[in-house]
Amino acid sequence: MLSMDFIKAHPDRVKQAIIDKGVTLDLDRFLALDEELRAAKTEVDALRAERNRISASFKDAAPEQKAELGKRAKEAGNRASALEKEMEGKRAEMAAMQLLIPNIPYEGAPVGPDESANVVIRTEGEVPEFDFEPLDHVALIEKNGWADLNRVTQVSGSRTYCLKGRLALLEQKLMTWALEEIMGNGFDPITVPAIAREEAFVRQGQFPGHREETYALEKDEMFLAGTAEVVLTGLHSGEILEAADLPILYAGYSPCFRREAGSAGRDVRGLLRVHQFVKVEQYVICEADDEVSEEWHARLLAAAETLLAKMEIPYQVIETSTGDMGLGKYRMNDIESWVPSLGKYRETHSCSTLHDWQARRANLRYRGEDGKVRHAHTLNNTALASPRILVPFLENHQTADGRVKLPPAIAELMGGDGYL
Ligand SMILES: Nc1ncnc2c1ncn2[C@@H]1O[C@H](COS(=O)(=O)NC(=O)[C@@H](N)CO)[C@@H](O)[C@H]1O
Repeated sequence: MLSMDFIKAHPDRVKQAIIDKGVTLDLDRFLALDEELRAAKTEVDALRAERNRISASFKDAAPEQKAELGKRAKEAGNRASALEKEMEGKRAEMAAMQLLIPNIPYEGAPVGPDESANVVIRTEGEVPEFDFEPLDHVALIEKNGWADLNRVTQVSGSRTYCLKGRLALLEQKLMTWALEEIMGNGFDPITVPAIAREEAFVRQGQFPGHREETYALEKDEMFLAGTAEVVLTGLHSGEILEAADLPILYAGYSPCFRREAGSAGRDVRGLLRVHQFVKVEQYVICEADDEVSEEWHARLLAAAETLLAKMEIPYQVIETSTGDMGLGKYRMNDIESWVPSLGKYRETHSCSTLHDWQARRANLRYRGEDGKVRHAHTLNNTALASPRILVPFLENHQTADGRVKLPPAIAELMGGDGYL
C-alpha cells in the first residue's frame, strides 16, 4: 500500500505504475473521494458547531424562539448524521481501492504485460550434454520407485505427490540443509503454520487479488497460506520495533498450499506444480532505506544461487517485468533452473523487494535513531522449495543407467555410494 501523501504528491507516477502493472483502477476517482471526504468532514464539523451554538443559546432564548431554535438544531444534527453515513461508504470504497494501488516498479524492470517481457540478466552453470536419451523426472522416479504418483492421486486428487525411499529422505534433508545454510547467513530459523486469518493475507498482499488461489477453511474462518511469507509478514504487525531490533532475519519453514486455480492444464505431469509443497523462505524486515533494501535483495539472491551452485543445477537469473512482478513488488528477480526434459529453464526461486508497501498494509513500524516512527521495508526470497527443485535436480544428474549421481555437497547429506 502506498501512503496518501505519496499518492497525492505523485499521482502521475502512481498512474504509470497502474498502467505498467496492468491494474484496473481509477486513481482520479480515488483522489476525488478523498476530496469529497475532506469537504464533508468540514461541513459536518460546521454543522456540529452550529448545533452546539444553538443548544448553548437555548436556555437564554425568548419562549417564542425556542421552537424555531429546536427545529434548526435538529436539522443540523440530522444533516450531520446523513453526511457521516455517506462518508462511511466513501471511506470503505477508498480503503478497498487503496489495497489495489500497486507499488512503483524498479526503473530497471522491463515494462510489459506478463512473463513474456521478462529479461535474462545472467546465466550460470553448463547445461548437461547427455550421450544417452535422458529421462524426465517422472520416468526416473518410476524407474527407481522413488514416488507413488498414481495411487496417491486416487486418494488425494490431482497435483498431489508422495515421495518414497531415498527421494523422500532427500526432500527432508534438503529442507534442513537449506535452513542450516541460510542460518549460516545470520537468519533465524522459524517454523510457521500455513493456517492464518484473513487479515494476514491482506497484510502480505495475497488478498484481495488472489483469493481464488487460496484454500479456505470456511468453518473456522481461516485460510491456508501458499508461502511462509504470509505468516512472517503478520508476525510483528502492530508492534513498534526499535531500530536496534532491525534487521529481523527469518529463515521460515512451512508447508505451502496453493489451489493453482489459474493453472489448469499447465505442468500436470509430475512434481513441478502441486497443491501442497514445502519451502524454506528467506524473509527480511529492515530499516526504510532503499539502499539497505537493495543490499538485502542482492544478499537474498546470492544465498539462493549458492544453494543452486552446491546442487550443481544450471540456472538463469531473470529481471521480472512490471506486469509479471505483482502488485506489491518494487523489484523481483526470479531464478529459473534448467529442466533437460523440457529443454528450458523453469522458475524455482523468486526474490522480491517491496520497500514499505507490505509493511504499510501490515502496520509494521519501527522507531528510528531519530526517534521518528516509520514503516519498515520487507523483502523475501525462496531459499529452496520442494518438490519443484527435485525436477531439475534429478534430471540434470541422471546417468545412462537411470540412476542419479549426487553432487558432493548433497552426497555428504545423503551418505551411501554417492548416488541417490
Ligand atoms: N504449485 C507449486 N508447486 C510446487 N512448487 C511451487 C508451487 N508454487 C510455487 N512453488 C515454488 O515456490 C517458489 C516461490 O513461490 S513464489 O510464489 O514464486 N514466491 C513466493 O512464494 C515468495 N514468498 C518467495 O518464496 C517458486 O519459485 C516455486 O519454486
